[in-house]
Amino acid sequence: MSNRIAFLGCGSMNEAILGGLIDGGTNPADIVATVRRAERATELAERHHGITAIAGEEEPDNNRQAVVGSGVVILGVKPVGIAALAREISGSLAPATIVISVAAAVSIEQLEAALPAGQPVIRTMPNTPAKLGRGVVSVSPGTNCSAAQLQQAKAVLSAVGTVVEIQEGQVDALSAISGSGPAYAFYLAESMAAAGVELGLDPELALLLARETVAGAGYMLAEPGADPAGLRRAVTSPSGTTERAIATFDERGLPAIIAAGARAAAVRAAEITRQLA
Ligand SMILES: NC(=O)C1=CN([C@@H]2O[C@H](COP(=O)(O)OP(=O)(O)OC[C@H]3O[C@@H](n4cnc5c(N)ncnc54)[C@H](O)[C@@H]3O)[C@@H](O)[C@H]2O)C=CC1
Ligand SMILES: O=C(O)[C@@H]1CCC=N1
Repeated sequence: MSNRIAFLGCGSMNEAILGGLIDGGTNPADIVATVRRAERATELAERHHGITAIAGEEEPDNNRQAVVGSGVVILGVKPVGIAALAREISGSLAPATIVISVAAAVSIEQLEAALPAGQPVIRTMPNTPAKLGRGVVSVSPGTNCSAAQLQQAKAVLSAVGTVVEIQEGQVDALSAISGSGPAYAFYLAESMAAAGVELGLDPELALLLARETVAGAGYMLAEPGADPAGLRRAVTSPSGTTERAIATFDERGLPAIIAAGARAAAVRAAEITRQLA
């Protein structure tokens, strides 16, 4: 397999994977990224020295160029654009090139229908901490992906975090926890900062406290075998202040609210899949 990796559509998610791969030792010279605008291509090339970034507004065949000679192609545009992008590159793909999609809601069936017959496909659901090598990436192989090709893709993706293999039927549920999940953690930090301001703290100080606390707690969770409930108990003194805060969260139904949000995310994914069919 060629070492070259093409990132087609290099926005938030694909850039996070690209950055994580380079930090993990991938040679930037083996990476090609495509975007729409020239300004964004320049930004990417400056931020990730040694990669090739090609803008569609300058080279309309950028996606086809990027695919030629690439062993792995990662589709990173919005779900609505995935099928058109897959059709656009179909004539330029080598039969053994592994096509990975990071898109929410685009099924393996929809991907395979838009690609040449027999093309190996893997549907993934990553998350943006991939940028720091701390992502979670699910992999679900398509019908033409051999065990060896799945292994190759896992080896590439393991550089950006924990790889889990799941049945495609579970992707929407996984996405509602780990795909969208970083946004929930950031939302928690935003809410904590706002609460600090309400308690009379200076906004800058409140933001620093919220950021460092959520990040610090994240580091503790990243320890091998960490147990969120146990870590929480270690902060919660009997009859103390944290206990009162957690009791208030429970009384107001915070766990049910989080479950409802995750359910809504999964329902939305299924809705988009139906819209794209
Ligand atoms: N942002 C996230 O945290 C996650 C996103 N995803 C998936 O990743 C995909 C991309 O999402 P984001 O990165 O958030 O979006 P984004 O809008 O940041 O990135 C998309 C990029 O693709 C480019 N683009 C669009 N059409 C193109 C084309 N035909 N050729 C070349 N470049 C093109 C855009 O200019 C943009 O830079 C989506 O399908 C989403 O479901 C999956 C997991 C997490
Ligand atoms: O919000 C979205 O649709 C994408 C998928 C998971 C995270 N971001």
